[in-house]
Amino acid sequence: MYSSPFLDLPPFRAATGVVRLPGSKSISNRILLLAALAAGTTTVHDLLDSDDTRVMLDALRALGCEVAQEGATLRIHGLDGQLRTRQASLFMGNAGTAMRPLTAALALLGGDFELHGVPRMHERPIGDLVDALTQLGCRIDYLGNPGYPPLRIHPVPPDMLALDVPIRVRGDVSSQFLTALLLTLPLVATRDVTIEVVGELISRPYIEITLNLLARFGIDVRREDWQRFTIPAGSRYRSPGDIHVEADASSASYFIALGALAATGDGLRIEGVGATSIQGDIRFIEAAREMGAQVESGPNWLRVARGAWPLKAIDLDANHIPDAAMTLAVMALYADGPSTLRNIASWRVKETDRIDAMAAELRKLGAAVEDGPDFIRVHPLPAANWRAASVETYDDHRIAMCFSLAAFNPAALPVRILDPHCVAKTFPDYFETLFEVVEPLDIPVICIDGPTASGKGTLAVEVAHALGYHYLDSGSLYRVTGLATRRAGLEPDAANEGRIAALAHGLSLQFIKGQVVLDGEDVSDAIRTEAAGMDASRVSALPAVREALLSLQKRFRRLPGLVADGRDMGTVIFPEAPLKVFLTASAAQRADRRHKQLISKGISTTLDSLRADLEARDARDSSRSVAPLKPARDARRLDNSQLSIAQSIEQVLDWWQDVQPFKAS
Ligand SMILES: O=C(O)C1=C[C@@H](OP(=O)(O)O)[C@@H](O)[C@H](O)C1
Ligand SMILES: C=C(OP(=O)(O)O)C(=O)O
Repeated sequence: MYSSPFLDLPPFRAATGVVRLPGSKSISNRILLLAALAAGTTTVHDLLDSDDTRVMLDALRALGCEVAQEGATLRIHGLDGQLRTRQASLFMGNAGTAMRPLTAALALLGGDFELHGVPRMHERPIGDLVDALTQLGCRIDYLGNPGYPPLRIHPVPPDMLALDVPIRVRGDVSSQFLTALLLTLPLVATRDVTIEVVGELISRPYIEITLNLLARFGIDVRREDWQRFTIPAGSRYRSPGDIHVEADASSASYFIALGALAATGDGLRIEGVGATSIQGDIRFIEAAREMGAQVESGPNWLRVARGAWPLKAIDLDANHIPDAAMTLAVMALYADGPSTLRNIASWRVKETDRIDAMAAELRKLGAAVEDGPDFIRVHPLPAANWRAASVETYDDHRIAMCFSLAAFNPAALPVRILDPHCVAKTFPDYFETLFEVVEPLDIPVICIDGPTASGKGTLAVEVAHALGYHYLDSGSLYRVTGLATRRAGLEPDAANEGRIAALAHGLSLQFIKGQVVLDGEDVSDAIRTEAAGMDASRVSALPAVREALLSLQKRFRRLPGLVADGRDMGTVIFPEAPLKVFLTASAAQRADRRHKQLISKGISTTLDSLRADLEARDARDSSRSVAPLKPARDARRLDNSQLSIAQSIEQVLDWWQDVQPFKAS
C-alpha cells in the first residue's frame, strides 16, 4: 500500500496480463457477522483483508468471538447468539457494512455499547435503522447529531421486543438498513418476524447478497416482491462449515474499465469473480459492454478487451450498481458523446458526497460535467482539453481507484492521486495490482549523484519514500560486487575483470526495508566497512563490471517511479531522467559526517585519515576513464554543507514539483 501523501501516475498506454482480485467487502463482512452469530466453527476462505473487514473483526473479537487466522483462511468460533462481553466501545471506521449490521445485532443481543467511527461516519445517516429498531422496542441514543452515529445502545429484555407487528424500515437512503435487520432478526425470531420496506428500495442487489448468504447460514427468508420479508419462527443460524468469499465485483470494475480502455489482443484476465457472481455489481459488465468493451466470462474469471473506440456514450439508471457506476463516470471521458448516470442520489451519503466530488475532480481534468440531486452527466474530453490534475480523494477509496483510469488520457499527461492510502478501505494493494498490468509511456526517474559521504543515500531514500517510488542504491551494487569478489577469493583488480563481471552478472540482490540482501543474506553491515568501500570503488572502475551491472540497474525502473542514487546515474544509466541532482558537501563536512557515523557503530578512526581517504576516492572517481564522477550537463547542484536533511529533501521535492505539469491544478 502507498502511504505517501500523493502518488503520481505516469501516462499509461496499454494493459495486459492477469489480475487476481481481493475478496468482496460486502460478502466478507456479512459472513463475519453471520459466522460470529452462528453456533459452531466457520472456516472462511479468501476473506478480504482491508480497513472495513478489520473493524468488523476487531469488533467481533471485542465481543468475545474467537477468531484464528492462517493466511487468507479464518476460523471463527461462533457465539451462538450469546455475547461474552456486554459492554464495549467499538470503532467502526467508515465501514457502513460494519456500522449498520452491528448496530442492529447489539441492540437485539442486549448490553451497553457505544458505536463510533471516523468523522465522516458521523455524517452518514443511520436514523432509518434506529427508527426501525426503536419501533421494535430497542433503546438507542444518539451521542452526536440525531440520525447519525455515534450511538449508545442500552440493553432490552428479549420479551419486551414487539415482534408481532411488521417492522417498518425506509429503503430509499441505504439498503444497508434492511440488510442489518435481515441479518440480525433471526436472533429473536421466536415467531415469524416481518419487515416492511417503506418507500423505494435502493441498491437492491445488495439485499440479494444478504438473502443469499443468510440461506448459506440456514435462514430462509420469505420475500414478497421487494416490500415484505419474513423471517420464519424458529430460524437459527447454522454454520455452513466452510465458506468461500468471491472476489469483489466492485473492485473488478476498475480492471474491466482498464480492459475496455487499453487491453488489446488477448485482453486482460481478471480472476476471482465471474459473470455468475452473487454480487450485483457484476452487472457493471453490461454497462461496460454497452460502452463498447468486449467481455468474456467463465467460472470465476473475466476477460476484457477494448472493443469500440472511442467508447460509446451511455445513459443509465445506475441505482443497481451504485459503487461500480463511479467507474463509468471516468470511462465517460473517453466516450463519443455525453454519458448520464441517473438515480444515484445515494452517492451523496457515502464515503463523501460522491456526486459533488466526482464532478469537481472530473472538472479539474478539464471535463464538462453537469450534476443534480441524483444524476451526473459527463462530457467526453478531447486530447487538447486534458489537464494534469491533482485529484482530491476525500478519503474515498473509489475516487482514488476510478481516477487512476485518467492516466490513459490521449494527452499523455500524468495524474496525481492525493492520499492514495484511502484505497485501504477495500483494496489495499490496488495500485500495486494496477502497476502489474499497465504499460506506461514512461517511468519517471530521479537521479541523485555525488561524491562519497555527501548524504545521497539518506536523501534518496527519503525522496523515494515521499513519492512512493522504488529506490536503487547503485553504490551498494558495487559494494556487493566487491564483497562477492572477495568471497570468491579474487583480488578486485583489472586482472580479474572478466571473472568479476561474470559474478556481477549473476548477483541475486534485493533491497528490503533498508537492508541489502545478497543471496538471501543481509549483507548491509558487511558492505558498509571502509575496506568494502575501497573494493567497491576499485571494481566500479572496471568497464566490464559496469556493463554487467547496467542492465541490472535499469531493471529497477519500475512503476510508479525510481529514485536512483550513485555516481553515474544521471550521466550514464538514466541520462534521460527528468530530474538529476548532483549532491555535494565540503570534504571537511563529509569527513565529519562519516566520522560520526563510524563512531556510532563503534568503529574507531580519525578525522584526518577519513578526509584523506575521501579526497583520494574523489580523485580516483572523477579521473577514471569510464563514467567518471561528474555532474550531468543538466544536473541541478545541491551543496548540503549547511543544510539539514529535511531541507535537502524539501529542495529536491521542490525541484521535482518544478518539472511536473501539476502547477495549475
Ligand atoms: O450492503 C452492502 O454491502 C452495500 C450496500 C451499498 O450501500 P447502499 O445500500 O447504502 O447504497 C453499497 O454502496 C455499499 O458499498 C455496500
Ligand atoms: C459505500 C461504500 O461503503 P460502505 O460499505 O461503507 O457503505 C463503498 O464501498 O463504496
